Amino acid sequence: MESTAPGNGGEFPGEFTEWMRERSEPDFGAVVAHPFTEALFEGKVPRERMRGYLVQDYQFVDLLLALLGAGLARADRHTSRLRIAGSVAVVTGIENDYFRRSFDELEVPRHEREAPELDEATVAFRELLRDTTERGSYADVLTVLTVAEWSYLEWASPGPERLPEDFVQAEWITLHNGAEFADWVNWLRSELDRVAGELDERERARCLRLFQLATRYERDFFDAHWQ
Ligand SMILES: Cc1ncc(CN)c(N)n1
Repeated sequence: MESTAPGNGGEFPGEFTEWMRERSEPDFGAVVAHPFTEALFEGKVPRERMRGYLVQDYQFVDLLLALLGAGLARADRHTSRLRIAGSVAVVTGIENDYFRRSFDELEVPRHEREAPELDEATVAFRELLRDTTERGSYADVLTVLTVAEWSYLEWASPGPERLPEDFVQAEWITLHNGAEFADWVNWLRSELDRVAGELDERERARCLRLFQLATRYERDFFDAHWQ
């Protein structure tokens, strides 16, 4: 696998995000067409699996929020900060409300909402998020955010013919395939493509490694709730 990015700074030939995605196969494709999300489209994720997945995901989302904070701090322009702040509002607003209603429906007690025992896949992903939040450049932060959001848009966007009746499954799809979420993902990608133009070869190679690792962790996260 080619691991170093072409060019020595200046314009990146083509889309940097597409270039990284191509080099993150077969993991990226495995996330986009995962048996977990296929079952979700049919409303057939067993209640206990959905419950376990959402409990772990809430712990992921917490550090994703911290990563958005790092993006806010490190962005190089005001318009970018405004866009990231819009996503913070979604995660803390409708998304948090979804988790609260789903946890009520699935009878998740308080200690499991706030401090559950973490799966191995959650621990690994949280370490990557924490490390990128503490030490990553703006491009690194955008890279990890892009994997997390783009891979979710991609699995969710075909959408099922009919949404599951169970709101817990139905809204997990609609949270990730609406026009607003697609706009956010498109912005993230174009922002990273823009910022990549200023990176040198070493920095681009580092983004690629992060992209590949985050994609692997997304795959492991779904696998942990399906195998
Ligand atoms: C593991 C994971 N990856 C991505 C997302 C989409 N924000 C999420 N909720 N959970």
